[in-house]
Amino acid sequence: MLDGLTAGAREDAAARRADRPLSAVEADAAAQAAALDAVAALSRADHVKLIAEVKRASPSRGALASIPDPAALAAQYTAGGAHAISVLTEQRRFQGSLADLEAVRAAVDVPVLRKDFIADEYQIAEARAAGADLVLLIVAALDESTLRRLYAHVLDWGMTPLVETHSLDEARLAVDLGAQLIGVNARDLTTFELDRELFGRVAPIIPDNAIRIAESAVLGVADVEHYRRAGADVVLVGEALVTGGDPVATARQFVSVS
Ligand SMILES: O=P(O)(O)OC[C@@H](O)[C@@H](O)c1c[nH]c2ccccc12
Repeated sequence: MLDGLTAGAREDAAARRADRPLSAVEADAAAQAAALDAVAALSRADHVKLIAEVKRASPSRGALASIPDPAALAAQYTAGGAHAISVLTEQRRFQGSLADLEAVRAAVDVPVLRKDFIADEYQIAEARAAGADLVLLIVAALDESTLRRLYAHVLDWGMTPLVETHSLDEARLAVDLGAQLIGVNARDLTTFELDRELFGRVAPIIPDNAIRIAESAVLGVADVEHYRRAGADVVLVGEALVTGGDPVATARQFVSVS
């Protein structure tokens, strides 16, 4: 499944590239204001920090929410205290787009993450051109040399890579890369199974100079507390924010966990 998602995202990027060459996207990227400092925004604090996700659908959960106005939703997230916004830009299974990312960028003043299946430099330039500050790199989706190359490329654009892992070995590789933002996704992107305990097993090998991010499977404040006890500096939450009641109140509840 992960290979299929990555291949699909690459095909879609190749189709966009046929319309708009890399040089044009790079020119747009170079004209952007400098990327925001995501490491500072997400640095360890006496309470949990929140990356709130704009997420319409997923392959494992199907349709979640229509989200006609992603910018308005992101503004609600920040009103509730979110420290960064994640925007799913994958079209086929998550119903996202780069237009969503651009709209969110214009609406908030916190760092914005391009959440997609990134496998080449074109997608990274697109992220910067749309105003992203952070780019997700999924260790399981990339061979090591590609991961290293793309990691350096994200930094070259002044953005911060969020390196997503799903095992101890993947986390060791993220540490070896020098990643400052290391995510542990409770969801296995190959089988879609959830393991809320994985974060607690992986977090201890992430050094204190990196930020530990628990991704997925937060349904309520008890799950945020669970991840916090296991050492999470940051939680990345989608479904609970788009399907729950008031996103402002839900975000506020999550960031009040200490
Ligand atoms: O909706 P949830 O369970 O709160 O999960 C959010 C986020 O962690 C999830 O969307 C995610 C984590 N890693 C990914 C990689 C690709 C697509 C999606 C994801």
